[in-house]
Amino acid sequence: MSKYKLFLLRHGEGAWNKENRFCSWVDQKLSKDGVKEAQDCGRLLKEQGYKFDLVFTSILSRSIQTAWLVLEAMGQEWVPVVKSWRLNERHYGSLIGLNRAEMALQHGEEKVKLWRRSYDITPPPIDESHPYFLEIYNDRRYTTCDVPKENLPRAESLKEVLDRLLPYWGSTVVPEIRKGRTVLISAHGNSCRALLKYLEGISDKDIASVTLPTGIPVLLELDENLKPVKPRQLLGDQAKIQAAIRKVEDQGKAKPST
Ligand SMILES: O=C(O)[C@@H](CO)OP(=O)(O)O
Repeated sequence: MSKYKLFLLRHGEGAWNKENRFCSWVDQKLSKDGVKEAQDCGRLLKEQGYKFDLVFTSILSRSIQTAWLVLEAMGQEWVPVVKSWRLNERHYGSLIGLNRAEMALQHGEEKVKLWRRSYDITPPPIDESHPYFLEIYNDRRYTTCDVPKENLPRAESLKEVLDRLLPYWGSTVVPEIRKGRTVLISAHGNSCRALLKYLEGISDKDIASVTLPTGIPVLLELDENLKPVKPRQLLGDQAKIQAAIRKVEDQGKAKPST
């Protein structure tokens, strides 16, 4: 029997989703379309009568901005928002900033698919010569984490995302859900995939074919042990959702940038 409702949300489109670059820990804001996606998501949730008690976000602006826009569109701006680096997007290491389609031309679509969607393949780590290294590691937000800056990741597989996310899920999110609070997690494509893999018990192989579109709320109905009682529901127009999923998948196809 369904006891709890949990909502996962991949932030609205960011500027680099449009440019097809691996964004990861670079702090891009939402694009104009991304702002609209977040507002539409909030309007849909309001229409369907949902009410949140607590929102969790990463410490990247695009997930925070999405949470604010959703709450504003729902008229629920007062709802507390709690942030943690443990919900950040996967750390894409040295791939950060690179164009996915160009990477597919250079290394092949299969390799890019493995980098993007496999469970336990870690991309090459970022080092100090990388153009975005200082922008990321000199940012004050990373002095506020529950691990010293030197121990923050330099690249992550999806498995490593789950390893850093699970302690936070268990210690901070689960107790709130158990108190009966309706929680929204406004995060990223891969941090949401990692959590879905864990909650739904998706195999290491099958997680490769799970893709989340931007700005579409995913509803999970959980039993008292926080196990899903039915398949996840992606809320909204199903044809548009399928088209949005295909768009994300196609980002990894080989084509020269224009
Ligand atoms: O750029 C990234 O960090 C993610 C999406 O947020 O990319 P991908 O879809 O390739 O995992």
